[in-house]
Amino acid sequence: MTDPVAAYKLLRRLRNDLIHITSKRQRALSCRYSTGGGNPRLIYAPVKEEVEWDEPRGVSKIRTSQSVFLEEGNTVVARVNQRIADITGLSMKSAEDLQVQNYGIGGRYEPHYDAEDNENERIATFLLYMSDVSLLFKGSAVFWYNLHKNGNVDLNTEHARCPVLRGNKWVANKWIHEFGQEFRRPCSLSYWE
Ligand SMILES: O=C(O)CCC(=O)C(=O)O
Ligand SMILES: [Fe+2]
Repeated sequence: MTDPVAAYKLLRRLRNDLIHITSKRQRALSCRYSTGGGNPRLIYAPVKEEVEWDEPRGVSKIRTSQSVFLEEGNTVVARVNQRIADITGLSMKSAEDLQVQNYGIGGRYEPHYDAEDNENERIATFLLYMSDVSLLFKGSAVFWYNLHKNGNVDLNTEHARCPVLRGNKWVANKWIHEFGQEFRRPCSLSYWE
């Protein structure tokens, strides 16, 4: 596992942000083992969770990767989807199929939001790394909510993939949608959350 504070500082520096980590923020950058609130499938093999970023932030959609959507009929794909459901606690019923992406040299994805003004919006993104990519290792994954609980797009979720300079990179992403999450991630009427 990477040191979350070091990773945070590096990411901030890459974005030319001022590095200002308060002790409260530092405590939020924690590392833990999670059983997803006692999910039987995760009790024997808890998931390592690392909070690396406390305020996600990041508009055109230009991507130079080759990609394919994998349908759930395949047992391996079904297992991966089940695992994502277990880890996130979200329903995969309205999610898009698992998408595998391969970026070659120069392959990139310009800054964008995953939420694209859909009626059934992409509430969250689960990104699996199938090769080592800078701070993230093969087998790890990143998860974030694209929407606030009040349904507004979290403008801090803008993100990009920097061009690949060496080797090539494999990832898979699961775009999870709002429908079916009503009781799993209840909405809020607050302007602030
Ligand atoms: O490949 C990446 O790191 C980014 C992919 C991405 O932004 C996406 O699939 O929505
Ligand atoms: Fe994205």
